[in-house]
Amino acid sequence: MTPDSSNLVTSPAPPKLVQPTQPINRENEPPTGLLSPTKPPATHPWASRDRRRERLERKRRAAYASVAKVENLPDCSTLFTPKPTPILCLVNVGYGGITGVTIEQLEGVLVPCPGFVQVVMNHGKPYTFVIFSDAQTAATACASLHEQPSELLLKRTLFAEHIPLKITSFTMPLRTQIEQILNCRNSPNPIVTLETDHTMHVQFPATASLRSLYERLQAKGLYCFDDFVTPEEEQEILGQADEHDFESWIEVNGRCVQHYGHIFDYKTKQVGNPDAAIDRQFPGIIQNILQRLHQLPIFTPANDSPAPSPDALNHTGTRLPLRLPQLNQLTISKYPIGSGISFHSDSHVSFTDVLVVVSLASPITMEFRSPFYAMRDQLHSRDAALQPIPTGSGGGGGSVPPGDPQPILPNPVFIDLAPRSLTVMSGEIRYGWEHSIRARKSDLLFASGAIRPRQFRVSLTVREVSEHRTCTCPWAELCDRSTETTE
Ligand SMILES: O=C(O)CCC(=O)C(=O)O
Ligand SMILES: [Fe+2]
Repeated sequence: MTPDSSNLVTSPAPPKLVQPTQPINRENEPPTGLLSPTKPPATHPWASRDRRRERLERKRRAAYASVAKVENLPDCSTLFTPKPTPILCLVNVGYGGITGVTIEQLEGVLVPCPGFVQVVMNHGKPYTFVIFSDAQTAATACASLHEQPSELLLKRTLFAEHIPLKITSFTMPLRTQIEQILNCRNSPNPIVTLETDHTMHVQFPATASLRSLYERLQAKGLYCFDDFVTPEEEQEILGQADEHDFESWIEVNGRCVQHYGHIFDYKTKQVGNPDAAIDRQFPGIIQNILQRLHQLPIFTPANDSPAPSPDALNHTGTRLPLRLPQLNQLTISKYPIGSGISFHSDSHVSFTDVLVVVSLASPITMEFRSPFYAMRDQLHSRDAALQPIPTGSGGGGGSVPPGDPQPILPNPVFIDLAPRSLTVMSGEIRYGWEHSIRARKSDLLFASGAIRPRQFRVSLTVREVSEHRTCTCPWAELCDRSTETTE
């Protein structure tokens, strides 16, 4: 994929910073003339509006000056362009810190904007990039966000600017920057070529490198099987999900769920008493589909042995075959467009090792991240960048679990789940990584660079309720044996 050269800016645009601010709307002011005072008294509404304007201007100058300072520039004139491009810079939104915000908070503001694709926060920088599907939607969002206070960000006034696609001015290494912006930092081996005229060409990975990524994930316990459900079965389940009594669906952060076998309590974030099964059996069609799990090569052919105690689980890496669990808890989730599920590790104390997810109705990008590994600063070599490093006490206190030799993986990892596919999470992926579906209206496909609008989706999460109610995994930060950190 090549960046859209029509959007490239060849000469630096005049800085918005030093331009006069948007004209004040004078419509409601009285006409000037002999009868109107030349200067309004301090108590006049104009005065308070002018004071607001001055305050805004001060904030604006401070925000732009701080970006210029970290970028070692006299001002922001080379960083921004008045010509719409698909990438916005939120000048005064940085990650963490006292005034920092999280990606999730920011997505809350951006998800309603048509064309919003992704937030790219820059650690240690006061600004954030936001990618839109095209320059037009970015311009519309820019107009609605710029200089407006955001309720979701504690009334902070946002300053938004377009950045040229030929990003040569920000101090972050150019290649790193482009990789982040195109989201390919998380895909295996994108090839970014920098031409002498500073234009970039990004080639997305070949199938071979994708395959190697899946192989590395399998070693950590993630398995995906396409076409596990037939189109007829899919239609039948979707039809039944539609027919169910609406009131029996519980709304959880924008998605709707129904439980079978056991109730999952979203307050305690655990299953209640494991002996207290509810009188709602799995629908017959779902029972039939789950029968086919026996045929998957990852499971022992027929294994009636009881669940191993958590201590006996092979948490680091997964040794096949897996024990096929007695799946007795089903959650059916309906995801309206734009909804998702935040990062979580399914309750360690409530459920046993193997989690099963069936995807229906539309594809989705699922994200996996591990707090135990951080990306190295991608200054020199891509290979070096993919070496996980312990985050140490600052990053959640984690350390690379013992027995994990060289778990080279991007972090986070984006996995596309096809409709009618089956996903199995076990071992390290289940206990030592978190997964999420971002609440947004489209996904950026790293393999092709295409933007795929979201559609209504249904999933079946099937798990075995643990009798042990305890866990001794080495990933204490993600484990709810003492704290509740799960969804
Ligand atoms: O909807 C999905 O695909 C995943 C749901 C999930 O992670 C969960 O129910 O714990
Ligand atoms: Fe989950």
